[in-house]
Amino acid sequence: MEKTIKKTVLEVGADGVGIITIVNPPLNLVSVDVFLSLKKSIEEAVQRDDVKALVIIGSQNKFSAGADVTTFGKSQGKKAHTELGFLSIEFVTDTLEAARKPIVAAIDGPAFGGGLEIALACHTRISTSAAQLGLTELQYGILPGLGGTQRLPRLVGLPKALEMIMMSKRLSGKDALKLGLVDAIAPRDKLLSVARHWALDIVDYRRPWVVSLYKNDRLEPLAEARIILNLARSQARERTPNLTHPLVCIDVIEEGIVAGPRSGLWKEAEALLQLRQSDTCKALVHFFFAQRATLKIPGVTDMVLSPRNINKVAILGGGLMGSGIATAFLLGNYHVILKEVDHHLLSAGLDRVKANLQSHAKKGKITKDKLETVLSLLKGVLDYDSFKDVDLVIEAVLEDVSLKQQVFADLEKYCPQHCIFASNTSSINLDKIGEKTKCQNRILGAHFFSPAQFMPLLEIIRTERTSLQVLVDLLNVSKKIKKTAVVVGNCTGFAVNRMFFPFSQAATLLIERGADIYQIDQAITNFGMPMGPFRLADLVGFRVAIASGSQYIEKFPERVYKSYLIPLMLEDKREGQSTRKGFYLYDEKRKASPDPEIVKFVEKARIISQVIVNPQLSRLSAGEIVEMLFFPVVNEACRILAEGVAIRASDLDIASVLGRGFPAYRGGIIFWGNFIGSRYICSRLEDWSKVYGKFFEPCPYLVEHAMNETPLGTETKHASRL
Ligand SMILES: C[C@H](O)CC(=O)SCCNC(=O)CCNC(=O)[C@H](O)C(C)(C)COP(=O)(O)OP(=O)(O)OC[C@H]1O[C@@H](n2cnc3c(N)ncnc32)[C@H](O)[C@@H]1OP(=O)(O)O
Repeated sequence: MEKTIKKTVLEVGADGVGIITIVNPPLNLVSVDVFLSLKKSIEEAVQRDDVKALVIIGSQNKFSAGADVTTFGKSQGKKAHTELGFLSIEFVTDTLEAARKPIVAAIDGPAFGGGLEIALACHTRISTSAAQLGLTELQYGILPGLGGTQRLPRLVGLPKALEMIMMSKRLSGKDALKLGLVDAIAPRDKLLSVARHWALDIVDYRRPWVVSLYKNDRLEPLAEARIILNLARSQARERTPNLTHPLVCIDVIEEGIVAGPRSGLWKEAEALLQLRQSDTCKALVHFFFAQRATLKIPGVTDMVLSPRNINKVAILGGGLMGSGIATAFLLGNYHVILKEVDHHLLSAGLDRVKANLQSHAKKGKITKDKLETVLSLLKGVLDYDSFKDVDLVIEAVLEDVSLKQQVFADLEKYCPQHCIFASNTSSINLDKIGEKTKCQNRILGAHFFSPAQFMPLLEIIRTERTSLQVLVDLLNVSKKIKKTAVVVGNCTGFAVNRMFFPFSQAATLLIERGADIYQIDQAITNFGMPMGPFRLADLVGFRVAIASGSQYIEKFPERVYKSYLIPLMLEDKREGQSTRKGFYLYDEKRKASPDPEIVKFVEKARIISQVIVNPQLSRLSAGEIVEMLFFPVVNEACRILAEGVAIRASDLDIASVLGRGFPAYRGGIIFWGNFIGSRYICSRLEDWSKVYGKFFEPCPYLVEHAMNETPLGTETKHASRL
């Protein structure tokens, strides 16, 4: 017997309006079954004499979150309903949009991707003000594939449509109304009745019957459109030079404008078919689910623990990190105390926070009123007197173990019993930091990334003694300050910095043996990193680089590559960008240019290290540079997995992308490692370790996976509380 899968429900009211409800909870994703059912419902309604008009709505106040992205990258089979153009042309255009009865979309909750594209083909859109609308497809390496590339520009004009599509921008119903993407706003409890009346008004010619695909009044003339499209092309090339799907999408939009929307629809359908099989699409879909997975921490988020209220937060240290963290908390509407050790440092710290917030206001990210409100939540102090009702302290003082130990011992004296103590250390073991306290169950790491007000990652480090309640509390805080939290175990460098310390070490090892600094940085930026290892060292500053490097030298002496290059440069008063001299020279606008004098430091370092220069290294290809810098990172990530420091491999993917700028379209460090193949990575590391020593030696975890040819990170471990 044939299985009937009913995903839409048609109900006809006494007023002659047929209500089609999409029922595929929780998000009413539009699977092929949903489309087939929707098609059937529309065809039935069009045939019925008692139906004058239609309204499409989603069950449970959610219109539709679009297509099921898990199906991308998989074979589509040869079923008739997945044939090219079936969904977009035969269904959305020739059945829905061309229906002989008007159809109104009633939108609440999400209307993304294919969900919004159904709504775009309806003859009117009514939404709630809180509804969320967006063509988010580019975020998954594809393009809007159900006519979105053709209809959106015709509804809102080309510049706005390009902005929405290129940035996968999500709009509220209120903002969508301003653009003309929706026609009216209704409160949730009146949404259906407003949509019903609107549909009947169309029947009675009191409202226009708009077919978006052929709407021309918002579309720019061809010559102007071409200029706008070319500008979008150059912006896409600049923003994401390694990605082709944004350019394909622009071509498809152009096709519709030049050759007509139907031709655009065919080109769109062909492009979707290609793109959904691409490696970029697979990587970006992985990234989407990996980010969602960070919210689920076995043994923590599945326990019945509710987060406690955190109202007042204290930040110790008003330097670059401390002021950035304070800014992030203020933007999350927390009361913030910023503590410094003297008046001069305090006023500098407070000024930094104010400047950060003002820059947010200038960019339109917060209103002037919000700026005032947020500033009123900030207080600067020089002592611990006002710490008696603080709920959370984040320490961001210098990376000095004894200083941090003293600070934590003081905190224990002045703060209430429930107060959480978090350290923003980037590499010091938390057990050491808390050694002089009796409240180790309240201590954990809250590692922010600079600039903390922008960087989306928060690495939360739990120790063996951190209580579950404290962890749950900080996870909740991270949501409120809009950070993606990755929970890891306690060890030197934790997950992010530990994974990446071999990256800069490999770079120095190579230049000491003959490779070129600027060639390495270029190869790494071409790969998709925001900057190369030497430009990054300049930005971070050499003092910080040496302080954190010493932690690895102490903890992993057998495999650390010890270079004298940075200490030599420091001796010559080069500290990186802050002194306008590092591996690069910096002008007053912080523009970097290569420094010919750098050779002299490299030669000195070579002499001290007694290394043999290999002329072949000066001719390394970009691909070889990428391998020699990133395979050691994959290797260290494998050690982190083997030790159970990370809960799952995909957390390291998220950490590498959101904390270090590893390109999301490569899926993250482990995903990329699996794409390259553990066998190949392992064999290259083995080869290099024979020439350059233990630094490159593959770890047992990597060797085992290479031998068994199993993907890295397939086994699940609970984050250890080492
Ligand atoms: C052909 C077309 O042109 C192509 C497309 O339509 S591309 C798809 C476009 N759609 C999107 O971008 C929407 C993506 N989803 C979201 O942003 C968010 O899920 C949301 C804002 C809609 C809802 O958020 P929230 O209420 O917090 O629910 P959330 O926990 O994220 O989702 C519930 C479950 O659905 C899954 N899910 C969400 N959207 C999904 C999608 N488009 N495909 C597959 N699974 C999806 C989530 O992973 C989660 O799974 P889990 O319960 O196993 O963890």
